[in-house]
Amino acid sequence: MTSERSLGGVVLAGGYSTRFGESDKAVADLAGTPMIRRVVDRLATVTDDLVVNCRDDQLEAIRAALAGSDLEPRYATDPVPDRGPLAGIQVGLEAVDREYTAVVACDMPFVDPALLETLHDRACGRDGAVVRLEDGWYQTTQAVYRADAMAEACAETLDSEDKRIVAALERIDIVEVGENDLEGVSERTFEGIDTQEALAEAERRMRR
Ligand SMILES: Nc1nc2c(ncn2[C@@H]2O[C@H](COP(=O)(O)OP(=O)(O)OP(=O)(O)O)[C@@H](O)[C@H]2O)c(=O)[nH]1
Ligand SMILES: [Mg+2]
Repeated sequence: MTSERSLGGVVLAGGYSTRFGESDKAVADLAGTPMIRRVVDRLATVTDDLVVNCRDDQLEAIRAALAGSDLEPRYATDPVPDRGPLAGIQVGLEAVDREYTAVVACDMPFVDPALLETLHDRACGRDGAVVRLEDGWYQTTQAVYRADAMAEACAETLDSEDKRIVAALERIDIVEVGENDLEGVSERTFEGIDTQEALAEAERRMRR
């Protein structure tokens, strides 16, 4: 990997996992490995500067879950907790030291590194590459952004009336990637684990 092709990574973990129950899904065990560690180890294959965004009160458990992982991450904690994923994206992207950076949620343990490389290719010269599914939904938490442009768009969006992530995307020059462009990418890449039921189902499928 040459330096100009170097990709950063941000793992978003600052949410309260309310649908998951009492515990933090970031560090939940999936078939013997904490979910966030699965995400970090997959990101480590395509990135060389990695930032984990979380709250101060999560640091100890997340550090323990990531001890000895394939790429030692840096941590950027939220100055104000519970401001939503857009605030987490901003904090992470401000801390990362690469022009282009993959942003991935901690609850997407099957993220396909090949997708992130494709998005990196497509993002070059633009402000980012985001998959838009057939239902119109943007996969904003498994996307590649030009870090400074997206961080600024997040800040502006959080200061305005419409605080949705798509409002931030409208402020920058992104490439939309369709589902048809995802040949060779794992079908499970966008699977998110929001509930205990989803975790149990994922575990069942991994055992098969
Ligand atoms: N920094 C930060 N990250 C967040 C926040 N809310 C969600 N996230 C992250 O954004 C990603 C997607 O969010 P969700 O799947 O809704 O996670 P969540 O909010 O923890 O879970 P629920 O409470 O069940 O919605 C996850 O990686 C979360 O950690 C937040 O308020 N601040
Ligand atoms: Mg949420």
